[in-house]
Amino acid sequence: MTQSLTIRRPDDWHLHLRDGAMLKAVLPETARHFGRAIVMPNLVPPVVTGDDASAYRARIMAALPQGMTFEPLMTLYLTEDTDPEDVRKAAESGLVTAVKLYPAGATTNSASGVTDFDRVRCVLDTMAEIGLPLCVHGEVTDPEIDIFDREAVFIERVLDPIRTKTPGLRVVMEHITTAQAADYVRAGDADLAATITVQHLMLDRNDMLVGGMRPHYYCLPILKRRDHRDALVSLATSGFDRVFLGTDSAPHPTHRKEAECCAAGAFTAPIALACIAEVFDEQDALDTYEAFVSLNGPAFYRLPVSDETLTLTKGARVDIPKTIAAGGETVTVFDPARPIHWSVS
Ligand SMILES: NC(=O)N[C@@H](CC(=O)O)C(=O)O
Ligand SMILES: [Zn+2]
Ligand SMILES: [Zn+2]
Repeated sequence: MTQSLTIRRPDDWHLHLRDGAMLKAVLPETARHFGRAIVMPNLVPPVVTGDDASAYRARIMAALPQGMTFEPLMTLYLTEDTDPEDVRKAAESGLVTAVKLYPAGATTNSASGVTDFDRVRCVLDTMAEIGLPLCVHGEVTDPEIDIFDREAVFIERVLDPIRTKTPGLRVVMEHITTAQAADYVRAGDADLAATITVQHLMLDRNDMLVGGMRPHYYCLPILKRRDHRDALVSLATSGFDRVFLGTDSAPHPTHRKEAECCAAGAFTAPIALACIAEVFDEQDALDTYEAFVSLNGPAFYRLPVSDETLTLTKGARVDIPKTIAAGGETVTVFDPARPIHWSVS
């Protein structure tokens, strides 16, 4: 029996597009389905100023294939030298939609991130004043803290104090992975939201580590135990309005993943919407799918929902490409580790 689902065109509220040949290769995979995406600024060197964002936006638009429509929502990479007035100008002109906070050393290309949170206080105050959201990679980098605890400890030691010291700051907890984060966002006020990725809704750490180590499942924050995944699935499918899809699709060349020291990130863009439909279908929660992928994000970011629609259909098991080509290299596509029956028509 075929089943179909027509929804407002979705957006991706956390996406890595990279640059150059990689940008050219991965952009169509997102633009084919998603109308807009929050584009992460962790290039090398990072997108720090309004001028950087404007130049990067132009490169993205130049890489967009003819006939595709897509709006990149630009972000600035917060550093201890960020100028609050540059942020204000970039936000007020509509050039940027958010600022991204990486604790220094927390993840891929985060070396220029923040070490001393008091040094960015003026920027955060300005953002609170103008209502510009802060997207947060929420993990502490303290070597004493176990990698599986880094998100929960961040909430307690860093995020909650920041929110208390800067009332009115609008915060998106990016790619949440724990029951603690799910509880924290639920308990928060209208200024707090969270994104969840495809892999954190589908997999737990056993999928990555049992029976051999699977580098394509290595991403940050790292996959957690099954009960955390269950907490995320229940939050995402509940219809709760301050949680939405941020795929965190993060392409790396296959040889950088299948390496002695594997780069963090999973490339999910080509199959993200199908995978999320499968998860919601398994939970008998297709009635809340549109809210998660198309409605809650625009509501939090105070943007209109799309006036286009997209239809997904359920049928026989779909074939998922193993890789896509990027310049002279390949990027391995996320393997959902179960049959997928949904596809975008
Ligand atoms: N999620 C990841 O594991 N990697 C991201 C960075 C990030 O979002 O933390 C990347 O840029 O590759
Ligand atoms: Zn991150
Ligand atoms: Zn990311």
